[in-house]
Amino acid sequence: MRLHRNLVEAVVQGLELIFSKDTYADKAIERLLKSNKRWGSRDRGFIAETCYEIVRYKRLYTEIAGVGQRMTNRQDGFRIFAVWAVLRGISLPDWPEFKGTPERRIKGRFDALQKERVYRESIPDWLDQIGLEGLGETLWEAELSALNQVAPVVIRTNTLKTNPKLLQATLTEEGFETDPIKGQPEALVLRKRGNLFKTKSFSEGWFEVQDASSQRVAPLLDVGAGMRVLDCCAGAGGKTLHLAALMENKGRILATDIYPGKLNELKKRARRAGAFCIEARAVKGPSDLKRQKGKFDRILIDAPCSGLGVLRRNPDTKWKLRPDQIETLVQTQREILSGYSRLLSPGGKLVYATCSILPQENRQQVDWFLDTEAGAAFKLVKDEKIFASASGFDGFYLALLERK
Ligand SMILES: C[S@@+](CC[C@H](N)C(=O)[O-])C[C@H]1O[C@@H](n2cnc3c(N)ncnc32)[C@H](O)[C@@H]1O
Repeated sequence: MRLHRNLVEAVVQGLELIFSKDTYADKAIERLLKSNKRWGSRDRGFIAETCYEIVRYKRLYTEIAGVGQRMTNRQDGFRIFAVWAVLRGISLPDWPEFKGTPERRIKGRFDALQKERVYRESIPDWLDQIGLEGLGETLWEAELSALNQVAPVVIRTNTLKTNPKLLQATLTEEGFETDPIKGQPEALVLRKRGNLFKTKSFSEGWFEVQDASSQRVAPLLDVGAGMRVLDCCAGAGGKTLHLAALMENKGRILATDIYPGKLNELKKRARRAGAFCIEARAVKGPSDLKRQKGKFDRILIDAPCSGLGVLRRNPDTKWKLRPDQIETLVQTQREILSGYSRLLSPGGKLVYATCSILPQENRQQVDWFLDTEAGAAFKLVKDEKIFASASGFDGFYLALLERK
């Protein structure tokens, strides 16, 4: 592989944005890619994938490069890049920035650091401790390794507009080969990454990009046409749209969130998907809906969480998350569970879901809730922990509760 200066410069600029300016990796890469319209899809792929790979292994690469984890100058960026290239067996060009790169030392340090999990898998000490305590060594190591892989691209067929067979055939015509996923009839996984958003199938609303684990949440709620459903952490609506399709657009879904901006995105997606049974409303909390107490047949709580199950998509979570934020999230999840569960009708069903793998955000929250005054009216029907190491998809937790 020959390295092109403008692409390497772009990666270094991306690392500066992410590591020193605290820009989210996806935003930094989006900004970079917009800055040069002449880059083709291969160039764009190189920039995005290299930045993500370096973010994933930031602790390992910065340690080998002998630079601080907060990059302080452009030369640090080139040093980190050089480590990435040497470890991949890519020859470094004869540029001043790479002069004196200690290739043998880099390989030696890499081998030595493989013995230490916090470097091998690149994870902060405090987070490693939490994972170890929550999952035990064998599972935690397997998860860390699985979460450092590149995530497959999975789409969900929008059954309001098409069916999986027709979508698969149309995408093939549009240049995208896909495979079905066993046990998940609406899901298709892409054989090779590419820009799906440019396809006619996408602009016509035939599919949404949604990981296979995430696609398991809405079906668990067991919705039916004509029901009244509350999706109280709806965000940009990935699961709301799935619920609307399962309800065949019949009934009513109230999609709420505390951030109106996310709901605006939901409205756009709902229009494209032809999902008309959704009302999106920004609320401050469950008290804004107190007049609808006991009126919902189904409630989905897709709770805000640490996102540790989706590190493959957002590897910078490892570096942005702080210990006190996990404590705050646990508190918020409890408030959401206690507050919104009161709005469910007797005999109704509630799903609590997170894209975390930590017990304190998952089963321990359900157990806590069942012990509270609000939770005494509920029983746990079933729950499931989905691990990336076992499923090949995102880490998730799902619990189905029923109001007695
Ligand atoms: C996991 S995300 C939701 C993802 C979304 N359901 C989807 O499928 O695309 C959690 C959401 O909870 C929202 N949130 C955060 N704090 C909240 C709170 N106190 N009450 C309700 N929603 C909250 C966030 O804005 C975020 O959109």
